[in-house]
Amino acid sequence: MMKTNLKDITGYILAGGKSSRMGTDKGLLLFEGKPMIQYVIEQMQPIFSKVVIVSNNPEYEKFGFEVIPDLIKDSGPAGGIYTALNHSDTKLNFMVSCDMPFVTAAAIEFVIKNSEESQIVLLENKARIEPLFGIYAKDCEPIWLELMEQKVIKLQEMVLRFQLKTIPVENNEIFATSFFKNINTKEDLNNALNRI
Ligand SMILES: Nc1nc2c(ncn2[C@@H]2O[C@H](COP(=O)(O)OP(=O)(O)OP(=O)(O)O)[C@@H](O)[C@H]2O)c(=O)[nH]1
Repeated sequence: MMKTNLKDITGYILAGGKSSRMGTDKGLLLFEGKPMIQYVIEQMQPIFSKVVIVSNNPEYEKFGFEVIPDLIKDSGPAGGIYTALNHSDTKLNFMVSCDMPFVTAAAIEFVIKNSEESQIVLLENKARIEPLFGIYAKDCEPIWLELMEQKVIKLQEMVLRFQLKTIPVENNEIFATSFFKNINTKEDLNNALNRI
């Protein structure tokens, strides 16, 4: 098996959501004094030679990375992933949601190390596939678009239409209990702050 070259993977951070539950743009929201997206950026930056933020909000340009607007708007993260796939000029792409402040570089490297020649590589946590942290091959793009045109935009359904590899993470210490915690509401934010 060929070793995956990190140079051949682009990192994409999805930050184009409505944040309706939070009421304010989640990625920019301060968490322990730092914008939530900054935690994700800091873990991705040392790994990937290129990191791109997918968002319609130009305020994200202040982080110093390319910001690209959604090509398909108002379709949730599916539109963000499509935009990333369309933009990418690498075979593989690592997608991360901007509202996962507990992601680590070790976790990203674990997924890459355990990836094989699949179109999508994701983690499976307690029988739930986590679609917003993992690898998507550029060649998913045409079928991804077709699915969206058919109004299939639920990530959990979409990923099953591809060659998907899932990696179970139970009992893996890289994925501490809060790893998959994403921060959707003010209550999530308070709970996460109290746990630190
Ligand atoms: N680029 C892009 N990213 C999105 C879009 N919708 C959601 N995301 C991102 O996908 C991740 C998960 O989003 P959700 O929490 O499900 O949705 P949200 O719109 O951010 O928040 P809610 O309105 O509270 O559901 C977050 O990182 C969002 O920024 C979208 O339309 N475009």
